[in-house]
Amino acid sequence: HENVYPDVDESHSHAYDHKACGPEGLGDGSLRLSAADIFGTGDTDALTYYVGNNTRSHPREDLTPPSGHNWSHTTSCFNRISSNDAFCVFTDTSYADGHGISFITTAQRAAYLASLPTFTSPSTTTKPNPAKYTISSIPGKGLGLIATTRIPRGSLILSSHPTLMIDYRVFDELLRTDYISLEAAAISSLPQAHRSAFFNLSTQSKNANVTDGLSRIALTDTIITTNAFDIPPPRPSPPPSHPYASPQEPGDPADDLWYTVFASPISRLNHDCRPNADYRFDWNSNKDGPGLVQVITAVRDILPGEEITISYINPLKSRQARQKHLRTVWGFNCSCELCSRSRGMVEESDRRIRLIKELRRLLREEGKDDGSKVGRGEEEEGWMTGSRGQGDRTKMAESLVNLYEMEGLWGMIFEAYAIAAREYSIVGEAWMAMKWAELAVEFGAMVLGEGDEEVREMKELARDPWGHGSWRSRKSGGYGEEDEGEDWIEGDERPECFGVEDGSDGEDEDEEGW
Ligand SMILES: C[S@@+](CC[C@H](N)C(=O)[O-])C[C@H]1O[C@@H](n2cnc3c(N)ncnc32)[C@H](O)[C@@H]1O
Repeated sequence: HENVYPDVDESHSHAYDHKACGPEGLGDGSLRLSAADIFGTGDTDALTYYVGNNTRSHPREDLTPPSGHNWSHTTSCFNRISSNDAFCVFTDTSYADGHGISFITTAQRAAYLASLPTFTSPSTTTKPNPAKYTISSIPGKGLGLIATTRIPRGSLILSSHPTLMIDYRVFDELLRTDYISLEAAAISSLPQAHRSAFFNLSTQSKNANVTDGLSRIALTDTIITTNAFDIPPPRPSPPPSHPYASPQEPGDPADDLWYTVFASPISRLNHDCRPNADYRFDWNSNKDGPGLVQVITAVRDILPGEEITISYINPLKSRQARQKHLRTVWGFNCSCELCSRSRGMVEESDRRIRLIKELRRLLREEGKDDGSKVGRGEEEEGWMTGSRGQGDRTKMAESLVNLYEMEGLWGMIFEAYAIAAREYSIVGEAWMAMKWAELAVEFGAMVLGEGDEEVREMKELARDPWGHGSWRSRKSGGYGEEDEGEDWIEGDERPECFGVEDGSDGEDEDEEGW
């Protein structure tokens, strides 16, 4: 579908063509779209709906978007009648060497974003991606990415700047008509090449396979919903004094999510229930990019000619649940390799998924190793935990690792390795804890980034299990509890050094150990 939606003829666009809006600006080079501009699009349906239903949000012409950054374009803001959080568009057309970027958020968060190094140190752009893929037509899927070279596990496939980032609160706070108008204004403010790339993206969502006759606003919204990613807020959270984490911000963590769309090959990645690649959003600069970029990494070796895929959904669902979700939310029937297997194979896979969920639950519940919480359904799966002790928990953790491996859940296996590492640390088996922690670091860095808190914790565990908070922690307590002697499980002592100090050849220890 690369060229199904040809470049939009800008000559027909008045309201969204910022050059036509007149010098109603914020300062040098800044133009501001008013509410009238936003609705002056010929989209009478939207306007009628807006006027007739506007009990929830309203435009705020009076608001002055923030100083501190020279945004090329801003719009009028909208906010909920009952709230003071006004959402506006903030566009910087010169961002990333003229690539441009738009945000829909509050003035406070826009100021935070503009303070990130990717804005303040303009030399930082994404690294040029070596051509590891080509964009081709894939039967039944539209366009997709095909590997042109062998891509080893863990390597960067591509990284991209977002086109548009929408503060998730917008969807709760504003009337739909208002936020889709802001979306259209945000895209219209981008540099023309970028705008054209956006309008070339897929519209094959459940809402619209037919785009003829869609207004610019509706087309923009369809493209966004077909191609957007959810991304979590920056981790670890900034200190509370920072405007982004100010006490006025809502407490629900879901409110901190962002909805992000990329007019780049990233938006051409198709879904697979057992994908060979995964994505993460790097807020901060690192070896893979300048920060504020989406990074796609291979989670297993990819061979030339293979399609590069990601999962659009939580893969820990049965085939029936996955297919239903993809059909209702994304509008396509999934025919990936896993979904297309024989009935027996699918049942085996579904059973493994149930076991994974159950093991995760049991292993995450610290100290609940007496089986008292295990219900009938789980017992039927064979996890009779009545007499389970700490030793069984390490076996359960290893079973969890095996199940992830059998299922090919390479983008999620980090958590199984981390669980196994902690369980072995809890019982004081240093070498096993280190082995699993090292794997957790390798796989965690791919999907979460090296700076992630849990990846750093695993690095510490791999380096010094004896110093980790979980080391020999009591079976009924949490990590980091004091050693009180008798409830400890026997395990390795912290070595003074890794050689034999007493001059013996170490045979005794070896014999004991084996
Ligand atoms: C983000 S786009 C992916 C790129 C898209 N194929 C294109 O041509 O630009 C998402 C859309 O691609 C299609 N798609 C993605 N994965 C698919 C799959 N496994 N099977 C069928 N269609 C798929 C669906 O139409 C979906 O709404």
